[in-house]
Amino acid sequence: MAHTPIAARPLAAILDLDGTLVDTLGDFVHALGGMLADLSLPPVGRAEVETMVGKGSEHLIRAVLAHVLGQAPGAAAVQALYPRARDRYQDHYRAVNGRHATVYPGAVLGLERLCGLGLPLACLTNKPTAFALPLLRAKGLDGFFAHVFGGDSFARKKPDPLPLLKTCAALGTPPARTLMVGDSSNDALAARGAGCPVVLVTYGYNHGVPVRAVDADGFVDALADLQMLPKK
Ligand SMILES: O=C(O)COP(=O)(O)O
Ligand SMILES: [Mg+2]
Repeated sequence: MAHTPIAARPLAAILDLDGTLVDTLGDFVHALGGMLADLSLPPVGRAEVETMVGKGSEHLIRAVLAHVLGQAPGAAAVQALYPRARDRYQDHYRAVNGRHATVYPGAVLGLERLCGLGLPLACLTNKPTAFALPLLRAKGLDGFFAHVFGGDSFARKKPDPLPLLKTCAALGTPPARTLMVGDSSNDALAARGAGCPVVLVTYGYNHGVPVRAVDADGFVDALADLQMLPKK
C-alpha cells in the first residue's frame, strides 16, 4: 500500500502530464521515427526513447540525434542537424499528438477525487504548451485544470524550481501546501527546490532509473491512490 508522510492537507495540486496523466510514449516514438526517416537516419527504439523523455522536446531531439549518430549531445554533427530535426519533429508530433497516447488507469478517478477535496489543480509539463493543450483536450482532461503551463511558459523548465513557484503563484497557494504529483526526478527536484511536497507515480518515465530511488514524500501506483492524503 502506498504511504505518504505529508503532514498537512494540500490546498492545491500540480500535476505533471507525460508519464503521470497520459502515457505518451507511443506519440514520441512515432514523431521521432518520422523525424529520423525524413533525415535519412536509422530509427530509435521505444526503450531508448523512454529514457530520454521528460526534459522537454529540445533535450529529447538532441538526445535522439546523439544516440543514432553515436555522438555526444553537444557534438557538432548534432548541432548542425538540430534546426531541421526540430522542424520535422514538430510537424510529426503535431500530426500524431494523442493518437498513440492513453490516459493511465486511475488518472480520471484521481483527478475527480482531488477536485472532490476542493483542491484547485494545475497541469505543469515540460511539453511545449502548443502540444500540451490539444492533448489534454483530446483526452478530456482539460476541464480539471485552472491552469496549464508548458515547457515554454517560463524562463526555465523543471527540474528548476521556477515553474513550480510560478504555478503556485498562479494557484494562489503557498508552496509548502501545494502538492506536486509527477513521475520523475525532474518533478521531485523541482518540488524540493520550490519547497512543495511531492508524490511520484510508479508507472511513468524516470530516465531509465527506478523511481523509488528518487527523493520524494510518497509514491503511488495509481493517481486514484492519492485519496490517502491527510484530510486536514
Ligand atoms: O519532456 C516532455 O515533453 C515531457 O514532460 P513532462 O513529463 O514534464 O510532462
Ligand atoms: Mg513526466
